Amino acid sequence: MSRKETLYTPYNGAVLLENPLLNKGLAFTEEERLAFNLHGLLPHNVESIEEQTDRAWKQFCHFKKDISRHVYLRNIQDTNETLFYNLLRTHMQETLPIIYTPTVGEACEHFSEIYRRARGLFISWPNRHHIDEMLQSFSRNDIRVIVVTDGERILGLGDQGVGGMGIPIGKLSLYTACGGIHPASTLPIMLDVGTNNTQHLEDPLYMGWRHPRISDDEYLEFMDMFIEAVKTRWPDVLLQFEDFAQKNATKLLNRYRNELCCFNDDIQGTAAVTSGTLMAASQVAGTRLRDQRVVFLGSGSAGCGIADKIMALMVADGATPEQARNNIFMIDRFGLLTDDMPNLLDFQQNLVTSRASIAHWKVESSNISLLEVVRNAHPTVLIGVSGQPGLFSEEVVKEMHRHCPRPIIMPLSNPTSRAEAQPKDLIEWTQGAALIATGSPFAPVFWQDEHYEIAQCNNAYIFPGLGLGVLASKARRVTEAMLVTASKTLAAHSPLATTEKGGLLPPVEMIESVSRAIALEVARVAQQEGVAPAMSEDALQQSLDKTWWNATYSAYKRASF
Ligand SMILES: O=C([O-])CC(=O)C(=O)O
Ligand SMILES: [Mg+2]
Repeated sequence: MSRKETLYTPYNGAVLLENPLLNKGLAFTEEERLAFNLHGLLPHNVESIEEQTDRAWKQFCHFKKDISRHVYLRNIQDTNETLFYNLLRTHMQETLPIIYTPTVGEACEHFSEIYRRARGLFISWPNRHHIDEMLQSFSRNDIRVIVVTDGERILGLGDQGVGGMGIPIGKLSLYTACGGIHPASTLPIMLDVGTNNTQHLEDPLYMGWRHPRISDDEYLEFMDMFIEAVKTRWPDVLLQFEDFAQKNATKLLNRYRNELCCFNDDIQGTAAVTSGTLMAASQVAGTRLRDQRVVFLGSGSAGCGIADKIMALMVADGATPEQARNNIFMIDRFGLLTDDMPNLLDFQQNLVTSRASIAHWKVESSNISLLEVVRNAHPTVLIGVSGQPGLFSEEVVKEMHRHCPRPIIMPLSNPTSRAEAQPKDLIEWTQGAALIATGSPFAPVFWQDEHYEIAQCNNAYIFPGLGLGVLASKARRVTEAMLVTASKTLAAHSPLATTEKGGLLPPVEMIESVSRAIALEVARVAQQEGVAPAMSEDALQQSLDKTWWNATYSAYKRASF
C-alpha cells in the first residue's frame, strides 16, 4: 500500500474547495487552512475522514429511494472524491448497487433529469472536427484508464443516448473503489452520435445531441477519429469499450485491439467472470468443465463471447474442439442457432449447432425452443444474456433438473428487472440444488431453513483487477491469456468451491483483495506473453503497491503556478 505523500498545489481558497480531487472539506488542518486561505470558508472544527464518512453515511441512510441515494453519492464524488471512495470502501455492500448496477441503469434513463455537474468528456458528432483539441485541452495529463460508451446498449435498457454516460462514470468508480486506481487517472467518455430513443428525443430536458444516430461508414469514421485522437494524447492508456450495440461491439474490438491497449468489457469481461464462475461451479458440482453441456439464451456479442471462451477452456481441459463445440447450444429469439439458418452474424458462425448432430431430437418445428433444447440436450449449465426477464421458467428449470442433479443456472441480464429468473424461484424449483449466479445483486435466499448466498457474476470482479494489472505491469495489450488467468484467479477465490460455505463468488467486500490477486496474475502473464516489460517479482509487487491508491488525504504544501 502506498504511503501518504505530500502534495504540492498552487490552488487555494474557494478554488481548492471546488476541486473534487483536491478538496478535503473539514479535514483541512489548521496549518493548511492558514497556508491556503481557507479560514472562514469552513466551519471551525477539523475532522478526520472517518468522522466525515460517518456523517455522509448517516445522510446516505436518510434517503429512502435508490435513485436519490445515487444522486447523493454522485454529489459527494463531484465535491470530495477521497471522501466518496472512503465511504464506498467502508460500506461496499450497500453503496456498490447504488453507484453501479442496478441503480446506475435508472440513473442513465433519468440522466438529463438528475444531472448536476459535468464529469468526464462529452464528444458529440457535431464537434467531431475538434476531438484533438478537446482531448488536448483536458486539464489532466496523466490519464491511464478510459471507459467509453456511445450509449446505444446500456445494460439491458437499450439506447439511452447521452444518458449512457452514467455507465463509464460508474465503471470507473469501481476501478478506484475495487481496483485501487487513482481517480485522477481515470476518464469517462461519452461519444454522442445521437439517439434513436424517441422518448429521449422528445424530452425537452434531454441534454444530448437531438438527432437520430449516425451509423455505418460515418459512424466508423467518427470512431476512427476518436481512437486516433486518444492514441495521440494518451498513447499508453487502457481503453475499455462499454455498452456498445451488438452490431458494433465485436467490429470495434477487432478494429482497434491491435491499435491500442483496449478490451470490450461486455464481451471479454463478462466472458471472463462467467468462465471463472463456471469453473468454481463445476468444482462444487463435482464435474469437469469439459463435460458441461451449456445452453445460452441470448446469442449476441456478449453471449457469443462467453461461449467462445468456455469452448476454449473446455479444450484446455481435455475436450476435442468438436466435443466442445457439440456441448454448446446458442438460442436467440428464433430458437436454437443451427447451421442451416440464414443471416447468421459473423461471431455466431462458429457456434451454431449442426442439423445433422440433432437429427434424432424430438422437436415440433424447425425453430427449436429453449424448452425443447433442454429436453433433448440435457444441459448442465443455463446462461441467460437475453435482456428478457422471466424466460427461465419453472417448466424449463424443472426439466433441466430432471437430468442434472446440480444444475448451474446464471440469469446474467442486467439490471435486476431484466434477470431471466429470480433466485428464490430457482432454489424452490430445484429443491435447493441449483448453483446460481446472477448479473445484478440479489439478496440471499432462505428456503426450508437453509441460507443460500447468490453470487453476483458481474464483470466488476474482473475489470478493476485487470486494469490494475495492466497499469502496474505497463502492459501494452490485453491478451486472451491475461483474461483466462483473471478467470482462474477468481475461481480460486470462490468460497463455496474452496470452503464449501458461502456463495460461488466472494462477497463484494472482498472484491478489493480479489482484484489485487487478479492484478498480480494478469501482470505476470502480460510479461510472459511479451506485452509488458520484464520485471522481477519484487519490482512487480512494488509497482502494484505504488499504483494502488488509498482513499486517505495527503498533506498539502503550497506550490507556485
Ligand atoms: O454493467 C454491468 O453491471 C455489467 C455489464 O457490463 C452490462 O450488463 O452491460
Ligand atoms: Mg456493460
